[in-house]
Amino acid sequence: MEKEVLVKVENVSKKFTTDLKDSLKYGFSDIIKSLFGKQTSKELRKNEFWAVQDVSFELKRGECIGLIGHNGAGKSSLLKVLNGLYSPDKGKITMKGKVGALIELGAGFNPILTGRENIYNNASILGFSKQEVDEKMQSIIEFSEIEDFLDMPVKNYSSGMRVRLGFAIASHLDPDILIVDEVLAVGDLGFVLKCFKKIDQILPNTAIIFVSHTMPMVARICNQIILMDHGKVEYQGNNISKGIELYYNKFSNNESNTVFDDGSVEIISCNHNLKDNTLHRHQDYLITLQIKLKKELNFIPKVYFELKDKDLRPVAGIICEINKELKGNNLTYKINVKNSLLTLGNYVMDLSLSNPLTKEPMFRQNNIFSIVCVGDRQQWVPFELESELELHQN
Ligand SMILES: Nc1ncnc2c1ncn2[C@@H]1O[C@H](COP(=O)(O)OP(=O)(O)OP(=O)(O)O)[C@@H](O)[C@H]1O
Repeated sequence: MEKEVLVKVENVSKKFTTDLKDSLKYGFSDIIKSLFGKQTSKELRKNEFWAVQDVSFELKRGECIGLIGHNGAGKSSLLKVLNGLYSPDKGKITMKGKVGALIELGAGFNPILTGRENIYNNASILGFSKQEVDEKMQSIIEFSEIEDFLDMPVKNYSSGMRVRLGFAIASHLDPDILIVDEVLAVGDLGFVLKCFKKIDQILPNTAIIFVSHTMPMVARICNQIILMDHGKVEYQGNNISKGIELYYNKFSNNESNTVFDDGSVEIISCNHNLKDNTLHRHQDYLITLQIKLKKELNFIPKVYFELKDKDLRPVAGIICEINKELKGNNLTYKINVKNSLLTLGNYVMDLSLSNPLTKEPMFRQNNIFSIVCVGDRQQWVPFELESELELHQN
């Protein structure tokens, strides 16, 4: 059976003003116009800009859309328009069912009321009776793990406690639509993992709109993605890894920088033989490093290359240690890297040199070159494990 569409966003735009005086002036004139039944200005006036521009998508029950983009891209503004905190300047939003939202830290809470009173408050806004809330109260309290503070005013809560309570309320009131902003990042790891488990549980019956800067989280739960930049949609689709890749590419920084140098070596060159910096699965490649010794040494420096993924997490290392007598000041290392089995994506290589006898560092340069791993398949497995397969057929 075709699942029902719960969220329909059609060409939605929202503008803001950079200047407070203009903002007040435009706000006042818009109110007057609407009082007289006149259309408010749909075009940009002086000092106005589109924070969200022409965004459209549909979300069915059981689907999760991820909104990603750099700071100021317009994600939170779009969420606030969806949640009704702002009215759109253009476009139309149709939402079906109860909306649970965790948008801004503390938004949706009355700070002078206690946590318990806020639970009743929020639930009644969503149309729950006192009896229904009483039935859910215990599971909300247990999930939030803040029972001891429940009768304290929310204004005295830490940011983590607010998120705990906010998520517990939003997710336990059987929302048809759940809107979650980056606020989850404030919770500790244990709580974040618990939230994801809860999201997994409610997702089959809910449409989720999720904003995050943490791409593994987006990859884990979203089946649609929108990459925003300056209010505009740069990518939209079901290919989550493509959206994430485009997001990472925006931040790829090709500048290499020396982070340590004891003055004993000079890097003349460090190159690889990959065409267009592109590595194919199983491909071998050659790294050539030329150095000049600036001081008298009695050893051949040990070279270490470290490959890091787009989150700058080390994924592999190449150790090059040669136990030979040092002759001359110009050294060329030729390193043949064999059968590279990396997942698709962008990588950077860091280089470090050290004294193999004392292990003391001599030189370190981050991002000496970058490579991109490509392939036909959507996603390569990081390692293929050896296995035996038996197939029985009748
Ligand atoms: N109330 C407001 N008045 C004026 N400008 C605003 C207002 N709210 C947001 N903006 C501006 O709108 C743009 C989009 O902001 P928004 O908070 O939606 O970005 P974001 O993608 O959520 O960023 P972040 O990742 O930092 O949360 C920014 O330039 C921001 O300064």
